[in-house]
Amino acid sequence: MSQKRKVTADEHLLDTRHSEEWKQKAAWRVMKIQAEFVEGFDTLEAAELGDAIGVYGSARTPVDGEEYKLGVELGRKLGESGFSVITGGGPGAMEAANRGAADAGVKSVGLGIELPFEQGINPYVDIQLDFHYFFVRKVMFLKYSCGFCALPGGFGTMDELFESLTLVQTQKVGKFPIALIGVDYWGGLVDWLRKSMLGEGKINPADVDLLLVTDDLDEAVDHMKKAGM
Ligand SMILES: CC(C)=CCNc1ncnc2c1ncn2[C@@H]1O[C@H](COP(=O)(O)O)[C@@H](O)[C@H]1O
Repeated sequence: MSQKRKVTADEHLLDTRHSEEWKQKAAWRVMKIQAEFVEGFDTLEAAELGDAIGVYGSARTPVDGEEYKLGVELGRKLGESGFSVITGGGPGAMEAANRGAADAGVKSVGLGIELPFEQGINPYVDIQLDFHYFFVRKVMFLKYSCGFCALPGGFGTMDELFESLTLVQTQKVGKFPIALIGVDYWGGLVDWLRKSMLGEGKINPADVDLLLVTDDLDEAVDHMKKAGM
């Protein structure tokens, strides 16, 4: 990629190379973080999303592929069932889910994140927020969603998935359905969870049952309806 790389707010905060600057500006950075929480809560409360589903998935999913179509269909089916849709607002699977939600005429939310390279929010978002800090953004995802669907994705998707699972497992959030869409893609991971994690006693059988793995979007949407039950 030949785009110019900028230093993001997250990097200023987290990377020790910037620690001198952090010491000088610590108080101001905390204010910035606080402002980001306030803006996030304000905007999303005012949006009155009702029941919303967070959709995760790869930023790299090509627009002309089957996975993108699946994402559009998922967003649309969630919308037709009365759910608002929340994504990271980026390209790929996020764009697909926002597009489906927009097609269904429901609220389509994009929680954008500042990245070292320029990237606009996708055009199918009608409620947009732009975060500097990943951790603030993740709070918004969790607070305003009542369930999650993960389309095939990479590290970012895994991070969001396992954060959600940890919060459910530790009962920080209540009944919170999670569906992994794509048996071929996710099957290997779930096999490993059963064989290694569960097999070696690192999780309980009920923890694996938190996940629905399916190719059937209707089944995934029905699973989302179990939120809060
Ligand atoms: C082409 C490219 C890398 C763009 C990155 N642009 C992004 N824009 C918004 N959210 C993102 C982005 N990358 C990762 N994320 C977050 O991490 C997840 C995707 O990461 P990944 O592609 O699976 O690992 C998304 O659900 C999203 O919440």
